[in-house]
Amino acid sequence: MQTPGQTPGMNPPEAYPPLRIKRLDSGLPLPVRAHADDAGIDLYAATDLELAPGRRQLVGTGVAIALPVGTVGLIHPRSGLAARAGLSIVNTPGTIDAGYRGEIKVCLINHDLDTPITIARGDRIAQLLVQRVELPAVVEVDELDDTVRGAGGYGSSGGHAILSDGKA
Ligand SMILES: O=c1ccn([C@H]2C[C@H](O)[C@@H](COP(=O)(O)OP(=O)(O)OP(=O)(O)O)O2)c(=O)[nH]1
Ligand SMILES: [Mg+2]
Repeated sequence: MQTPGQTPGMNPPEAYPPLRIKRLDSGLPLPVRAHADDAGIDLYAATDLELAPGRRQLVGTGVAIALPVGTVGLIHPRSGLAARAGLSIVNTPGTIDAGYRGEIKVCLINHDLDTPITIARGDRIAQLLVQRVELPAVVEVDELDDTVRGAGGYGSSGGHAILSDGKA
């Protein structure tokens, strides 16, 4: 079935259980996707705040959720605010555990070097993605299987930029 705001021909699987959201602040709207087929559900700031350049602040969103076990909520920045103002999230993406029932909070940071960012209560400051996640038991072993990569990492395959001091 086509829902309003959904791209024609892009029908989401019917199998997903609905995400249960509890509003802790009835003065804010229920968070929704801007378009029905968006990955992210936009989250609102519950308070006004001003972030000086380089400063960070934990901001409430006025909602709590009950994620199904085997899923994780990921709190991502919004790209428009990132590009226009330098707004991001310190611990991006934030991890919301399935068992967490407290208010979702966002640790915002102003990456702009010069200009403060003013946020008003009700502004959409971040987005919540729900993804499936594996929950394997942790087992200690003495040996790991061999691979071509082995312990190589951190640029071992090349192709990275040369730093201005000439170091690779
Ligand atoms: O951006 C975030 C990240 C986390 N949380 C909440 C939900 C999450 O389930 C809980 C714990 O997050 P995390 O495991 O990342 O933090 P921690 O420092 O390991 O705390 P804890 O010891 O409570 O797990 O905090 C948020 O509200 N927003
Ligand atoms: Mg933790």
